[in-house]
Formats: sequence, structure tokens, C-alpha cells
Amino acid sequence: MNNLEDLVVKLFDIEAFKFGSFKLKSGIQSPIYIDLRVIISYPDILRSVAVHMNEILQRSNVTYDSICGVPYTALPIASIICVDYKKPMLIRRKETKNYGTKKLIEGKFNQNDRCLIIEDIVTSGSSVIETADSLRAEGIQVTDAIVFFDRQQNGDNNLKEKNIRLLRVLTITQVLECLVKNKRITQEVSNDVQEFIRQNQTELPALKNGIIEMKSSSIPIRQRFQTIREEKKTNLCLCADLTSLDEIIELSKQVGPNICMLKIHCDILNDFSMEKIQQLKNISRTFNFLLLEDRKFADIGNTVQLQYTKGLFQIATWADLVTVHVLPGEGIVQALEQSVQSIDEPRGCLLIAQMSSKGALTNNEDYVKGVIKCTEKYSDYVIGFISQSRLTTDNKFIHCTPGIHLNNTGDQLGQQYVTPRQAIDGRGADILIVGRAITDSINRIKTCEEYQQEGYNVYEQLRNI
Ligand SMILES: O=c1ccn([C@@H]2O[C@H](COP(=O)(O)O)[C@@H](O)[C@H]2O)c(=O)[nH]1
Repeated sequence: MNNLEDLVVKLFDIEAFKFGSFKLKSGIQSPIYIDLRVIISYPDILRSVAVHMNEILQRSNVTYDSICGVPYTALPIASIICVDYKKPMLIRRKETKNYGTKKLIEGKFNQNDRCLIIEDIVTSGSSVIETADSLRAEGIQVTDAIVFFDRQQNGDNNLKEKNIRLLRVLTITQVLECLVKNKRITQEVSNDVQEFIRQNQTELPALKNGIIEMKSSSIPIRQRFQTIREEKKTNLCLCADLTSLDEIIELSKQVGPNICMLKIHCDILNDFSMEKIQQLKNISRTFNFLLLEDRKFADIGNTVQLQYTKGLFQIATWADLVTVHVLPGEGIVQALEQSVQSIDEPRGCLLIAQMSSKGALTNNEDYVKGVIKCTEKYSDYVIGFISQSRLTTDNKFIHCTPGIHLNNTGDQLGQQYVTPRQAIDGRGADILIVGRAITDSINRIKTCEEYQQEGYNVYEQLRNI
């Protein structure tokens, strides 16, 4: 079946293309239904699909080190191309395992390898983008994807927005022309389908299950936290006070499923680079957790604007959240909020109301009252507090509590600890910020799971009372 026209007719005959009236998952009534899953029952057709895809690859001179098929239909196609044309294959898991290595990408690869994504059909491009995000989170470059069939519903532009070039074997227009020519459908049916496609163009959609939200970038941070807590069953913020960003990246891939937030101090990192921080950002999108830079801004407005947006760290470009002292007055919050007006993702901050360290001067009633007032006044940008107690009955403000340990009561330098139960039940914490209790433990992944479970159990018990 070397001829593409023969292949299209065959696909129609095995009911990979159906015409009529079909209710799609979205509830929309469609005049066409395409299901390429059937090809696995027809080895000649399956191979022919793979051969035609490979021809396009040869013609387009795309270079790549490996191939990753989007589960599931594209997997056998990717396998054939990999075996026939001697290319290594990668597989992206749909979910990470809860045991063993917790790897999201299976197969051998090196940092900066280029991987080509293979998909059977593209509509919006969301599955390709989900796969690309997972590969990129591992430091693999993705610049090209190939699909057998493009429904021409704006998938190519959506992918372009994510810096992915789309190669395709067939478009819906070509398929309709071929089927009319071969008298499988009438011109009228073809016109109906074309009209449907014209009226149903897609934009990048939010994906299901909280793993990747392409539009997570447009979901307000408070709402993102609520969704993450319910979907991932975690109120744990891992505080990764490590001095190597490479180590944080590795750790975040291992514990990504267990946390709702990752807190870092970028100014303690020996190996900070914008490239690496972008990798961490991609991981936070893949595993759906928020990224908090614990910068503790505390200067006049003009200076904090520069600290937030310029210099080595350019914090505003990657941190979903930052921490801020209101010591200099509310101008600090105005200044920070103003600096992120032009950033097209939501940004927010947590005001430091009470600190966990012994003798903290913040923990004075008038000071805390001032912080609460400022939080209420700038509630679009200020999503809540760093605190040691519940400061307001307004549940829209998120209370994040550091100084958590199951086994210690403090360190030698003034840090004071309470247990997860004391923090949530006794002090009204929404998020537990846990650092050395996890990073100093022998088995960080296991300890992280323990804190996740303990924190979420206490939260659920209280919710159900
Ligand atoms: O009041 C505060 C405010 C911030 N922190 C930060 O949280 C972590 C705690 O680390 P542990 O290892 O769990 O002690 C750390 O990054 C602090 O800078 C805090 O402890 N108390």
C-alpha cells in the first residue's frame, strides 16, 4: 500500500473514518469520527501508516536522537519506525509509578538529546504538548512532532506556540477529497465536515487530572492550590534548601507527585542558570505544583522591583510566588504587583506575618494586624501568609506554616518546630512547609510521602468534623 490514496480508502473501509452524527467527549455533535486505533488489527495498514510517516521525516530532514510515541495508538507506529529505521525509542508513562524509580520517561537518554514525538491524530495538540512537557522536564529537547492525520483544528498553531513544528502525512481536506474522488462519500458530506472543522477551531485547552494544565498558566494561583490539594491529596510544601539546582531538579522529579508547592532560596544555589530554573519550572508544570521563591523581599519599592525582575535570577519570570516582609510599608507590595503586570502568567506573594524562629520581632500584635490589613487591601496579588497561626476567618487567604518536624523541637540556631498535626489542627495551617525533616532524611522520597500523608490526613479529619 505505497500509494497514500489507497491507504485512505482502506482506512475508510476498515471504519477508521466514519461519517454521520457522533457525540464527542466534549458534548459537541460531529459529522465525522476518526478512530485510528483499529489499525492495530490490520498489520499491512499499520506498517503502511508507519512507512508514510517515515517518508515525511526523510523529506523534512528533521534530526533527532530518539522517538517518543504518544500513548496509546501512536505507540505501535513509533515501535515500527524505531525498529525499521534503527532509532531508539522512549516511552512516556501516563502516570508516574508509586513504587520503584517513579520515572515518567522510560528508555535511555542524555541531557539535551533531541526527541521526535509521534502521534496518530492531532486536534488541539494537547497530547503532544503534554508529552513534550514531560520530555522537556527531563532535559530532553523537543522541536518537532509528526502526526499521521491532522484534523486542521488549529493544532499546528497551538504547537507552534510551544515551539514545536508539526509535520503531517494527511490533512482532513486531503482525506475528504480522496474519499469523494473514490465515491466513498458525497460532496455534500465533505462540505458538512469542512464547515464543522471551520467552526470548531481549538485553543490550547487545560488538560485533565491535574498533571499538566497548559492553561494552568492562566489559572489564578489560589484556585490552582485548591485544585492541586484536592486532586493530588497534598498540602505539603517541600522546602529544598539545597545548594545545587541540579540536585533540586532531580529531587523535584522524585517527589513531584507528593507536593503542592516547592520552596527554594535561589541565592544559595551554586549552579543557578536560567536554563536550569526553566527546567524546574517545566517539572512544576508536569507534576502540577507551585514554585515559591522564598526571597523575603524587604526594601523600598524601587529596589524590590529591580530585585524581582532583574539581575542573575529574574525571579518574576519563573516564580509563581514570592515571600515579602511588609516592614517597609505597603509600597513594597504595590511595587512587586506592578512589576508583574506584563507577565502573562498569574503571579502572587505571601506576606510574612509571623516567623517560626525564637524571639522573632514579627510576632507582635500590631505588626501582624498591619500585615493582615495589607493582605486584605492587595488581595489580588497577596494570596496569603507565612504564619504560625490562623490570622483571618476569610478562607481565601492561604496560611503557610514553616517550622515543621515530626521528631525535633528545634535546631541550634533558633528554629522552632511543631508537628504537622499541631500546625494544622492547633494553628490552622493550610500548607505545611517542611525542609530538613525531609532533605536530611536517609530516604527523602519515603519521608516526603510520610509528611504528605500525615498532613493530608489531619486536614481531611478536620474537614469532616
Ligand atoms: O518563619 C519562617 C519563615 C521561613 N522559614 C523558611 O522555611 C524553611 C524551614 O526549613 P526547616 O529545614 O524545615 O527548618 C527555611 O527555608 C526557612 O528559610 C522558616 O523556617 N520560618
